[in-house]
Amino acid sequence: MHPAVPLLIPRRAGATVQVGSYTIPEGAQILVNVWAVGRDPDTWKDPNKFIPERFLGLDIDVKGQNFELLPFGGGRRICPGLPLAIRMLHLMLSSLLNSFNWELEDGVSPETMDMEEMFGITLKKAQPVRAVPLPITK
Ligand code: HEM
Repeated sequence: MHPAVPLLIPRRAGATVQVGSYTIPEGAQILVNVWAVGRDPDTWKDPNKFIPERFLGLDIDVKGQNFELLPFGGGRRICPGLPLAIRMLHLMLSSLLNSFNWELEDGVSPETMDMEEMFGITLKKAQPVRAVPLPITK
């Protein structure tokens, strides 16, 4: 839903090709809008809702083979950090969750959190998440 690089790295057509009803001339610069692909209601039910369980038991993965979901891009310019990122994300997130209790600042709740994005080469939250780590009391 919130891809880190919403338009991927620009490509250039090596030859003139026909894609559906469009002719892409040789040399044209191509931007692949994976932000829009990940929110396509023809593919994703309630695409704007945060439903991580939607991926359970799904054959679609993030490794560039399924064009419905391309957070790391695909093809010869696919993110070379993918294997590292996939390992580190689980490790870092689970360490943080395991070591602290977490609270959002200023009474913000997950339901009211501002999820607006700031568009750019990389996608950022318009308002940063301010999460407060609290000691775990037994
Ligand atoms: C969750 C973490 C990450 C995400 C979501 C991500 C996403 C992406 C995406 C979408 C691209 C463009 C791919 C394309 O155009 O097809 C990219 C390129 C790239 N990423 Fe990552 N990345 C992540 C982590 C990393 C890490 C950990 C490294 C390095 C250790 C890395 C290094 C690179 C490099 C060098 C490129 C440019 C590749 C090229 O131009 O051929 N990335 N990344």
